[in-house]
Amino acid sequence: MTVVSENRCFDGRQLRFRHAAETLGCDMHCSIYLPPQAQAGPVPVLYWLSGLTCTDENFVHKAGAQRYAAEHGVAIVSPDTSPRGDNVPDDPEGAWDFGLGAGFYVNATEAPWSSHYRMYDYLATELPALIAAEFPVQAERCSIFGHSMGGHGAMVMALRNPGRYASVSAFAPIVAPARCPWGEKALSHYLGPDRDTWKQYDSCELISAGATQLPLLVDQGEADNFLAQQLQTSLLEQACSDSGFRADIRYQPGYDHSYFFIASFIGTHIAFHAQAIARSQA
Ligand SMILES: N[C@@H](CCC(=O)N[C@@H](CS)C(=O)NCC(=O)O)C(=O)O
Repeated sequence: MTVVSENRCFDGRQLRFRHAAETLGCDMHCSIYLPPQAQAGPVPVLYWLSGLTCTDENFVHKAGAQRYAAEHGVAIVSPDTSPRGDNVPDDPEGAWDFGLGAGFYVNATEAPWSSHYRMYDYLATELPALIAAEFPVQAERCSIFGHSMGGHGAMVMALRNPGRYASVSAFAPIVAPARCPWGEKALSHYLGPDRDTWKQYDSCELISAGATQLPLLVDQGEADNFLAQQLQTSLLEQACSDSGFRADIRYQPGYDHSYFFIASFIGTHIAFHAQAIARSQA
């Protein structure tokens, strides 16, 4: 692991590092914010998963999360959104909604994607082990959140790994990738045409199949251009009410899909996770 940049921020440290990711077969960048409390001892850790077109840096530069992470004494890890490098295949048309910057947090099974696009395993296993080994974090005290494709990724990680995360939250998540154009494009390429294999990566399907309850918070902007066709938050509301899964799903009038929306509510989400982590230890 090589640290490529370090900036003091709210008395903590914003770091960016590069490492050889075995799971993905390429070098990856990843960012981590360490709050001032990390100087005295290990701190809980939040994982943030970003959306389409993002690298690890969009969140670091635009969400304004460091102030709240410092306040609550939590680290925030923000990984990249896909494998990277000249050897990694991309959308043949160069579209931004598939391939590089659009790994959808799955383990691809179809050629040519399967050799590098293994973001699920990277996030479930390799990255947390690296973070635990290299940084002052309490690896077992963690939560996960994300935006859009990353909101989908965060919910899938939490729903498929009961007991692993104290809580999960999402901004404008893709709640049912098996039923929206972005998801159908990505899953058909990464996983092939058998839609049964898509269900393990669809939050609505996982909740309908009886996923274990954990605290879930969702914020969705009402002026989000992607709401009607891609995000379809109402499908999550339906799956939760049909299954008796408790979720706090909030619509925020006037907010769009951008990081201006995320920055407006990031403090609430970090407080939500800090409280859930504190409660889970009590
Ligand atoms: N207008 C965007 C569409 C994709 C988009 O809205 N991406 C969201 C996540 S789904 C994002 O976070 N973009 C990067 C940013 O706003 O910094 C583009 O073409 O780059």
